[in-house]
Amino acid sequence: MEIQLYNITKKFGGVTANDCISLNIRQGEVIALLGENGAGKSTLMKMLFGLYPPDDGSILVNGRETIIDSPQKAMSLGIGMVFQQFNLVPALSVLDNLLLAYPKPPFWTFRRWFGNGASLRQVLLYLEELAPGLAPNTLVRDLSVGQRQLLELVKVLNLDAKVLILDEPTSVLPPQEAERLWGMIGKLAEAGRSVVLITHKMQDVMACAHRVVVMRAGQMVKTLEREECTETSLVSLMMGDSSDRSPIDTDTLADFAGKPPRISIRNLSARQGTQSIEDINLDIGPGEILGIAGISGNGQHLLADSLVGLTPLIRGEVIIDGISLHSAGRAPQTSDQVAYVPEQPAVNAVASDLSLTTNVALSHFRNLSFFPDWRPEEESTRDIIWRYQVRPDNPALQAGRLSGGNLQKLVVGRELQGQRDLIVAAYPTMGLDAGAAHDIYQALFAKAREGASVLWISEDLDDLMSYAHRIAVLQNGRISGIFHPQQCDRLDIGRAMTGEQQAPSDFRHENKPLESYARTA
Ligand SMILES: Nc1ncnc2c1ncn2[C@@H]1O[C@H](COP(=O)(O)OP(=O)(O)OP(=O)(O)O)[C@@H](O)[C@H]1O
Repeated sequence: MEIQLYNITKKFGGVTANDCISLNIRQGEVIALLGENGAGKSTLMKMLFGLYPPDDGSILVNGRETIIDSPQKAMSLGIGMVFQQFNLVPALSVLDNLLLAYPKPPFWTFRRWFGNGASLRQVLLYLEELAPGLAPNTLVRDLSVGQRQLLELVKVLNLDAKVLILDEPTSVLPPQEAERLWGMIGKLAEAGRSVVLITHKMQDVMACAHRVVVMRAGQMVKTLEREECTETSLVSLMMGDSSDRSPIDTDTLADFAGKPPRISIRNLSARQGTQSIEDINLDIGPGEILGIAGISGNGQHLLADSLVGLTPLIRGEVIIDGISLHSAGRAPQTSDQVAYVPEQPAVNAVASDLSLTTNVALSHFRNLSFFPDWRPEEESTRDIIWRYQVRPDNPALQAGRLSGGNLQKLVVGRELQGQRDLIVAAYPTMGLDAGAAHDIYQALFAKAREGASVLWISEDLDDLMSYAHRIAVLQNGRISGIFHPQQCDRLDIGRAMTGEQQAPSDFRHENKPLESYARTA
């Protein structure tokens, strides 16, 4: 199947999301669609999937001009899309969600009464390949973000799409799962399917793309064969002049030698569905960035939620500056001292129908008066917009109208505002282009220099090794190792992630003086 997008233009109010874009998608080809946040990648693909009509231009399917006015129409043509936001029913099992994805056969066919013809084996075929070991009767609410992402992909693969559009499919996948996905993409292309991969990750490009298309500010700036690409050339094509950012200031790291820990996590245990965390003991110094590594689904989400008071504790306590913030047996509570950037902020951290200003004000809504003065709120929203380069830069815009990356920047900006003692950041740079990720790291370090303790959950081991002071590995709900990045390599951490390495014996109570953690510059 061949697709030609010809002179496609799409505007949202004053924003030109796509400006006269032409692109051929050939059979058996993997195209990586690159561009900074808000460049217009998702909009272009959403038009191909029938979610938006183009304002101008046409789409040709196998040489014939075709109006794709709904996702149903797109799917009937063999075009499938996996979005950044998931479309799953959490209370149903993996298998139920897969079955729900099959379109209902029309009323005049016998298939309506005798099932859609797919055998259980067929329904589970791709699931077994992409997520071996994931039981089909597991409830979706108990899946990690990475597993949910794979499930979304399996739903589309099951529908036998000839052209697959994947929006940031590896942003939440740990390295092993990303590799498995690259392998699958390669196989799909060999079998004649086409894949458009919207991504910010150069590893994705190098691992499986045949051709790279770079967009910037709604325009297509370059198309390259993969062999012609280098990481530097792609970054400068994506970012234009704004690729010149000052290096991340890691030199002036807070010195926590001799100081008591700011955050003490004692014997923390909690449970949610089938997920649990057991006996977590960690101290985080003032100014320290403690990375949490682990394969997704090993308790990261629960750890973050229980630290910020969204989940009751079964055992244990969280102490900030010697004062108990949460403990078992007490109703969980949130605190202004604690900032939280949850995974999937579009679902977990914003009200998408409300304006950017209202969403920023939500972080301190308890302190707002009955008739709030919106001027200072708008002022601080403008400050976040300017600092993190959120686009479009309109505080009155509904948050749901921001691109995924720009929404992420807004949430990080909101959470890092003002005085914070503990910052819990789950995948804060997920879905961000290199420039925006750089700005977020810069902001986290600035907060650490002010004395905040940062617990940073990430699946990007390279980033953790580059920026965290220490890395704790979460495996099966327990800490399986704590590492100083200068004194270990990726393999040590990998072993702890898979449970090959046992926790050191002095591990249960990490009450060592903090100087033993100090980074050796
Ligand atoms: N439904 C919408 N209403 C208003 N503006 C929109 C809408 N969807 C997208 N936009 C705007 O169009 C521009 C392009 O957004 P798009 O989501 O296509 O970017 P993107 O390149 O996919 O970004 P990201 O990498 O952050 O996901 C952005 O400025 C965005 O705010």
